[in-house]
Amino acid sequence: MATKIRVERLNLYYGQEQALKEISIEIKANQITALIGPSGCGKTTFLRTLNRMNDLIEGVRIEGTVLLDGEDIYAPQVDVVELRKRVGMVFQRPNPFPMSIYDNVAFGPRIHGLKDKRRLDEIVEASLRGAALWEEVRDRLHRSALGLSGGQQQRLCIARLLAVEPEVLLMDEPTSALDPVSTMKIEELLQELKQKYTIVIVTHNMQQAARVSDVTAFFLVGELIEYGETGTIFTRPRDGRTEDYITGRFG
Ligand SMILES: Nc1ncnc2c1ncn2[C@@H]1O[C@H](COP(=O)(O)OP(=O)(O)OP(=O)(O)O)[C@@H](O)[C@H]1O
Repeated sequence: MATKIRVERLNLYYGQEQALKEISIEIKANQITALIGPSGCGKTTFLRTLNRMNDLIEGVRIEGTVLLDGEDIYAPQVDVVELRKRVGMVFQRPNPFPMSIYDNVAFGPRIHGLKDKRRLDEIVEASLRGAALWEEVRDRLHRSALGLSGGQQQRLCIARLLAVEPEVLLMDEPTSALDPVSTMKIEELLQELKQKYTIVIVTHNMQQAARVSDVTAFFLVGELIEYGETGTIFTRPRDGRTEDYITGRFG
């Protein structure tokens, strides 16, 4: 598998507090990488360094490199809007815009200047199909997205991302607000999406990490303790702290 993202000796500080310490990791294309670890260990912070979402927070300082297809995303000439199109994000709580299902998905392409109705129709359908939502909403595309269930709303948010043709999908606990059936649908969807995209997912749920991911990375107080093939991390971790965490001794 090709390396999609290479992180080298990444440090991140919120003011005086160091939240990430010397993180180095390679994230492979067309794989699902799960980030696990106890609350406050830096999973979300790390995820957000991959598309420069932390730039929006005052007082954040970042050292080290993050290479996307070999190019430094923190280089001065990088267009952050373009970067966030290539590396999109899904949040813990589904956050559809208060507009129709169709307009939610067409939003990104329209922002990027697309006006052609037929082309927009095609993109909306393909994106909703890609997010396994088309069959459920094809008859109510022009109704409010806020009328969908939580699980449908989360798949709509995924469709909204797919519409701008990203390469990497960052997901911050995307199922934590969902019921078990909706969670299962998203997990199945992830297996399809990884054929085309590189996926990095933060999850509190270790069964979920074990079920869906190819690679698991274990974080503890700002450090990446170890990462590797998910089966190995869950059965033969190298570090005692990983073992303590996955066997439920803390966290
Ligand atoms: N905007 C912020 N300003 C200051 N400190 C922050 C900020 N966001 C996070 N932190 C701190 O950085 C550390 C890592 O937080 P982060 O949210 O990345 O952890 P996490 O592993 O994702 O936690 P959780 O699983 O609870 O979401 C914590 O000590 C947190 O208090």
